[in-house]
Amino acid sequence: MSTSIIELKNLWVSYPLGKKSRISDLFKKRKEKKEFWALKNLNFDVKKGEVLGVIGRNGSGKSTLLKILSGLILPDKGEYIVRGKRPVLLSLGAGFDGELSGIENIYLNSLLLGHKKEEVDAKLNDIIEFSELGDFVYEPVRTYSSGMRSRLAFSIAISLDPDILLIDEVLGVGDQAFREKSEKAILEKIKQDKTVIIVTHSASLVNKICDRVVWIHLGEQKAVGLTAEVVPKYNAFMNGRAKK
Ligand SMILES: Nc1ncnc2c1ncn2[C@@H]1O[C@H](COP(=O)(O)OP(=O)(O)OP(=O)(O)O)[C@@H](O)[C@H]1O
Repeated sequence: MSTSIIELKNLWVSYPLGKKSRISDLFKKRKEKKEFWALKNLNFDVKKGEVLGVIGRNGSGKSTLLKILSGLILPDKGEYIVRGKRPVLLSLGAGFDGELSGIENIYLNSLLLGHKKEEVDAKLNDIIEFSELGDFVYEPVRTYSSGMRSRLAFSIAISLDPDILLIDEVLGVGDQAFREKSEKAILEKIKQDKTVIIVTHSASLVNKICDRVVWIHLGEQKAVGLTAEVVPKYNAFMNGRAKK
């Protein structure tokens, strides 16, 4: 577990702000800013076979970090190095087309992730079975509940078997049985020496599966290190805030 498979060096990410709209015209006094820095100067690496947890309050930049790692967005400054295949982002079906059926979205997402049609043909039954969607796979995804969408997204990503799996809170949704099954599937990947980067608000999950943790606060890297070192600091910080 010593080779760095991912490296972030002085990485900064911004979103454009201040888009004009009729509503914003009503609030002209609002100070206009050009950009918002969602991630500021991140520096850490991820080793092959490691499970890295990403923690932080709402809006701290965790999902933005996963978008960078998956190549969905590019950094404004700094470097992001991946050694090997690009990581696959397992988000809540953000890439789904609501008008297409579950099956069509399986193909769409898999092909977008760089997999060949024959590969998807071979995995199709596994994906459908894991998702437990039954005949709903023939229905348009816009008719799915958020839990059903996330089950489909999880099933696609886990079945395509990427070297680096990026997981965004997917275990926080879905019912208890599906959560347990997903957790088991992730543990299985971990056993196979896959690299996993997981964003979660669940301290128990972090303690259970993560080797190391990066704590992001207001876009900055507040701490990175062993789970046993970072999680208590984060908990103390959060408890301190709750008492204020
Ligand atoms: N497309 C966007 N345009 C402008 N600002 C954005 C955009 N996406 C995210 N942000 C802002 O960037 C910051 C970080 O958002 P991000 O979704 O990465 O946080 P997060 O830590 O994943 O939050 P949560 O725990 O609530 O999911 C937030 O302040 C958010 O408002």
